[in-house]
Amino acid sequence: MRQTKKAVLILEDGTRFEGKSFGYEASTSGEVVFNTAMTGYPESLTDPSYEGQILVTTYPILGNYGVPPEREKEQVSEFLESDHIHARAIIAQDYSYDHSHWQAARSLGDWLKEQHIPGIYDIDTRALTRHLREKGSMLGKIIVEGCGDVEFYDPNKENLVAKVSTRQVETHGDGDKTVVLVDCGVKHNIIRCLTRRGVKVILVPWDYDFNQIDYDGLFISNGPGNPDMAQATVDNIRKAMDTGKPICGICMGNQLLSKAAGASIYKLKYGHRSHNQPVRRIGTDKCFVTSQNHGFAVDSDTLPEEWETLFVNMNDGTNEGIRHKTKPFFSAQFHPEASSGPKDTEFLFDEFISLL
Ligand SMILES: NC(=O)CC[C@H](N)C(=O)O
Repeated sequence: MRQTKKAVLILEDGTRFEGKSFGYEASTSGEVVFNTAMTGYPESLTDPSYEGQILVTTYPILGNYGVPPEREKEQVSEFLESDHIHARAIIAQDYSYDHSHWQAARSLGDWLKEQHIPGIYDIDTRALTRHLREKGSMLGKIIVEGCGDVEFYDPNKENLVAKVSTRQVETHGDGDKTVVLVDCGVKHNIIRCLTRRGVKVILVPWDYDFNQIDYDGLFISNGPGNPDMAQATVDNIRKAMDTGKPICGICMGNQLLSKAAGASIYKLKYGHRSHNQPVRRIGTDKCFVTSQNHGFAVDSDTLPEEWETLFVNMNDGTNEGIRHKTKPFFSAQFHPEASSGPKDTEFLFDEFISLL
């Protein structure tokens, strides 16, 4: 018999789910969100957009393929999406104590322990997910046996973008064209997707006034929490629009570009977190299967006259991207860089590069 401590998930409405600890033994709290992807826990855990959140994985087995090495290549993580875990904890139905994968460097449990992140299993994640779908995303806390109680914590009240963004300007890759990439919590595959296309990337902090740099195109990254917290980025995007240079954004980037355009954002009931979100490109019959991770959305009805919806979600009709009617500005709410998930929309990077 394996020696595991008991761990209980308590939601803010008082609902309790009892399970067992397999990660770091500590109590923690955050916003409880679910992801229905079948793979991708190393990428999701290191995605800065999960900062402050407790990740529930609905696929019933977790840990079976271990965790890839934390190696870096030219200051960018080779297999992960940042240099550490951002989620506050991970919850699964079952944890596989045996892992097997050619790339695995260690087990998920060992990685969580090293990074001080709790993980719990033996939770009825179907019942938990149904509860979150019916009532909406809510705050929760995980109390591990013998580790004491903690307060509920609402990540959407904090400026998480400021917390995860780089503190200094960094250059990645090389090329004739220069792209300013605003780091609101950038996933490393956005940097890889840009540098692979032969451009020089200048990565800047979320509140950096990049308008003083000589650049060819502007890219706004994904990022955690409430987009209303990143007003400094919105102000800088607004100034950049006056130059008419190409602008592209992903996820938080879509929300911040929309705010700069004058549209408003609202919180979805339980968000989109999966590998199979269907989106249709407006004006075409083309649908794409996309990777997503967001809790907020753009209210398409509030887009000003010069802007239009670029993509729409085929499940719930919500906004999945915008574009300017005459200028080279566009963005996507989903993740064309995937990591993890389908790469069907990676061509959006080519569309952006072709505008430079
Ligand atoms: N992945 C992201 O960039 C997420 C954006 C924002 N934090 C949201 O939840 O909607």
